[in-house]
Amino acid sequence: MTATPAPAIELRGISKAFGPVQANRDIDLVVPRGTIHGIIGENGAGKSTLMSILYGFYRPDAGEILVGGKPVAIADSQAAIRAGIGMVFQHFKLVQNFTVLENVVLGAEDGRLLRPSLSRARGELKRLAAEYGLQVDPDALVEELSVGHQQRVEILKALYRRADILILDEPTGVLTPAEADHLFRILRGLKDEGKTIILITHKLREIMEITDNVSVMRRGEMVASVRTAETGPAELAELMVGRKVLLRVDKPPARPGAPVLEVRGLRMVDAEGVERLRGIDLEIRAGEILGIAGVAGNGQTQLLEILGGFPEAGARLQGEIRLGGRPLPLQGPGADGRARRRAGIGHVPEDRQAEGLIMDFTAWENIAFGYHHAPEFQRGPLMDNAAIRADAMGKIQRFDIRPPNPDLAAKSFSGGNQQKIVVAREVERNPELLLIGQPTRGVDIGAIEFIHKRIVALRDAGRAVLLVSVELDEIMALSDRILVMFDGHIMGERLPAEATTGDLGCLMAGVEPARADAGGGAG
Ligand SMILES: Nc1ncnc2c1ncn2[C@@H]1O[C@H](COP(=O)(O)OP(=O)(O)OP(=O)(O)O)[C@@H](O)[C@H]1O
Repeated sequence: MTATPAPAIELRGISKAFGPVQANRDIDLVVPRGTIHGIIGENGAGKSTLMSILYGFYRPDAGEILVGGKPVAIADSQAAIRAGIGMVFQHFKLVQNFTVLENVVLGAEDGRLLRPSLSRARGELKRLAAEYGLQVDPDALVEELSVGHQQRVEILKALYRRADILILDEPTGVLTPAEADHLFRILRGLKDEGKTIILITHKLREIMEITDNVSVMRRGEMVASVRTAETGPAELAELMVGRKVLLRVDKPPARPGAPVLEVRGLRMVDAEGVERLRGIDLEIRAGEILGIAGVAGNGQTQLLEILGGFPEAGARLQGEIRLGGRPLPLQGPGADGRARRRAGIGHVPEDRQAEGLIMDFTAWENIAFGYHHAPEFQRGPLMDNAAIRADAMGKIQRFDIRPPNPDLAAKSFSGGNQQKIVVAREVERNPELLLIGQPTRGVDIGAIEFIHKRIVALRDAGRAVLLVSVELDEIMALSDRILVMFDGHIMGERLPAEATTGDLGCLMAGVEPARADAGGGAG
């Protein structure tokens, strides 16, 4: 009998609690060498905690870690690096005003690498970049790089530290579809070179496309590990959530009514003098979801922020906004977030941590945030905290926010549950117009189904919804009409039934699709 090679990683009986929350319970995991291993699970299932243990951020309360068959103690991230484990973070940990080369070398001077001269480091960086298709200019400043390129720098950093095992936590959340394809080519190349990759993602499409094996976590436990070729999205979704999940949105046809939002000739020049919006015209009717597709950074963020009442400081605006036929001020008094909410605009901002939540405040405070002056939350001249808490508890239950503890600080919730806090707050106010940016970023499949249903229900109750998302699937599934934004203007409009990803992809890249491709009916 030939001995099978030791797995790259083996976890035995790992447990970790945060106070009363058992984030990981008796976890076993085997990751064979030279494979891509997916880890999936609902929000708060314990994926990030498990990876943080592997990378030495947290010490487990119990359990054992074996790397290449040998037990190791991973007390900190230096120890993880010595064991050959590298981590590519969701929020990159690069120094923005350093060059690529400086970032890669920074902090790598542990005993093994002995302060290489920069020229040697440059050579090594070039070799790695060429070998793995990770082209980046070593002398570019990180702040000048696109998100996709910054991610390459993170990967290079890990490879430079001789990582054999790479952990990626939701790496495609911030990437365009083309960047995500490129990343997957890189990951396949790394695997072909014998590297082992652990990929945390909520996207089952990615799991099916690129992994060899997949492990499923639910409520702190490892509930299954299967070969990807022997499973499918429906089965994985069910394993993850513990029930059948609809993987598409069931949506009756829209019955649009009167215009709710009208935007005419909206222009914006930012504080640096760059024109971000170049004359936007759009209209959303009651009972309609208007989806805005586009690669991040083409003006969608600015549009949402202006409509929501907090344009970038120093921005100059022009144009007209009407809500229910009444003009709204663009800037100045009466144009802030609170005034917009009073006018009937709900807003789920794209960046939940920076704009949607106060991370040190409790969940119940965050759920009232922006609406705490509502009459039902007042008792005489005072705020009625008991009423606010009771209201928050209802939202926590209806949105299945976990753990269901309104007194925890927002920062103690997992990313997906933070998102549910913001969505619950805005959707349940039943606004005339809901502005919603990247509603399901970092959110698990069960919660996506739920959030999508709530958005459709809001529409069917006669409300108008402006949806901004970089996820084309989400735009196609939810929108009644689709606008594509490119470079601060509207490149084109499509009905979901006639739109293809190829066609939308062209518009997103600023290219008018060839008329011949339009096919029957479109003439
Ligand atoms: N530093 C912390 N302090 C307190 N509780 C924490 C901390 N980190 C995580 N938790 C809790 O541990 C549980 C597991 O969280 P974890 O971030 O590992 O989940 P996840 O599966 O990565 O979720 P998501 O998909 O939403 O990122 C959650 O209930 C979370 O609230």
